[in-house]
Amino acid sequence: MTMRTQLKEVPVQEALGMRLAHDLTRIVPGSFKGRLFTKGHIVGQEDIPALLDIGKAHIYVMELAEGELHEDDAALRMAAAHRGDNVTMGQPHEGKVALKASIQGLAKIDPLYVEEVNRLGEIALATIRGDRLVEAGGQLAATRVIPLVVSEEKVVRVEQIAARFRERYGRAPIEVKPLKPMRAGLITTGSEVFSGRIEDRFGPAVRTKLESLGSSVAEQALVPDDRGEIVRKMLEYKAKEYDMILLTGGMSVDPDDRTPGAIHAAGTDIVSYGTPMLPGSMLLVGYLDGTPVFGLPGCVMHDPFTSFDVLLPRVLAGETIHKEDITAMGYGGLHGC
Ligand SMILES: Nc1nc2c(c(=O)[nH]1)N[C@H]1C(S)=C(S)[C@@H](COP(=O)(O)OP(=O)(O)OC[C@H]3O[C@@H](n4cnc5c(N)ncnc54)[C@H](O)[C@@H]3O)O[C@H]1N2
Ligand code: MOO
Repeated sequence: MTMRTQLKEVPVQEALGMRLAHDLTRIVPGSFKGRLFTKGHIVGQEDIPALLDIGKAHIYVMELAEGELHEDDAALRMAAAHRGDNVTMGQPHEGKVALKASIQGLAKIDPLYVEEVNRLGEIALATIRGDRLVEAGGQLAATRVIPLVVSEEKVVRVEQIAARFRERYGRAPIEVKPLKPMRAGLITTGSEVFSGRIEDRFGPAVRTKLESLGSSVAEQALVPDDRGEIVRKMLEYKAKEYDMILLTGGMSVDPDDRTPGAIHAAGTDIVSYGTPMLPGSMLLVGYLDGTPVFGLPGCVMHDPFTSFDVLLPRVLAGETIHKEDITAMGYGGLHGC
C-alpha cells in the first residue's frame, strides 16, 4: 500500500487494456442519463471514440492508500448504516447507492438526522419526506460521497451518527413501517345524498383509498344533516369496535354543515379541526375513546392527494396523531386549492 492515494491521469489513447477506476456517465438531454462504462471495465480499442464523445480525454488509474475509500465502497457502507426494516439496498451506480422500500408502508426518515449527516461535508444523503406513504419498490434515499476517493474516517463518522440514532430511538434512521389492515365505519352526511337527490360519490372514493392501503370500509351509513342522527351512528360504530370512524361531508361553514358539531357532541377528543394543507384544510381528526375519527371535507372525494392521504397512512402504521403533527403540515402543504 502507498501512503497516499495515487490517481494517475492517462490519456485515453494510451489507456488500452487499463481498468476504469469509476463508472463513467453519459448524458444526452431528453433521452439518456446513465453510465456508459462501469467501474473495472477494461478499455478496448472500440471504447476510445466513445470516451472521447463524452468528453473524457483522460482516465484515472488508481492506487488506493490505506485509510481511503473508493466512492462505491463509501456509499455502500453509508447506505448500510442508514438502512432499517423493510428497506432494500441497491448496487453502486456512478458512485451512488439507493435505498428503496421492500413493502408498502410509512416511510420513517428523521430530517434532523439527514441534516446532521450532510453537515459532515463531502457526503450527500438525499431522501424523500418522512411520515409519508411509500409503495413497495418506491425510493426512500440515495447516498454518495462527493469526491472519487474519501477518507475512511468520514464514513466512520456517518456510522457513528447512525449508531447513536439507533441507540436513542431503538430503530434505524431510514425504515418503512408496515400498515395494519383496519376496518372502518363510514358515515356519509348530506341530506341531498340521504334523500337520493344525488348519488353518493364519497363512499366509493373512500373505499378505494382504504383498499389501496390494505384496509376496508366494513359498513357505510347515509345520514341526513342532523346532529343527533350523526352522533347516534358514531356511537353505534364505536360499540361495534370498528378500528376507525370516518365521516364525510358537511365539514365547512354552511348552516347545514353539522358534522364537526356532531363529532364533538359524540365525545370525541378533537386533536384538530382544520389542517394547514390544501386540499384538505377542513379536515378534522380526533379520538373517540381511543378510536381514530376523521371528518372528511368534500375535497377528499374529488382530489387525489389531500391531508387525509398524509394522515391516514400514519394511523394505519399505528401512530397517534398529535396537534404538532398537524401544525407541521403547513410548510410544504400547498398542493392545490
Ligand atoms: N365560504 C366558504 N366556503 C367553503 C369553505 C370555507 O371555509 N368557506 N371551505 C371549502 C372547502 S376547503 C371544502 S373541502 C368544501 C367542502 O366542504 P364540506 O365538507 O362542507 O362539503 P359539503 O358542503 O357537504 O359538500 C360540498 C359538495 O360536495 C357534494 N357532496 C358531499 N357529499 C357528497 C357525497 N357523499 N356524494 C356526492 N356528492 C357529495 C355536495 O353535494 C356539494 O356539492 O367547502 C369549501 N367551501
Ligand atoms: O378541505 Mo378543502 O381543501 O381544504 O378543499
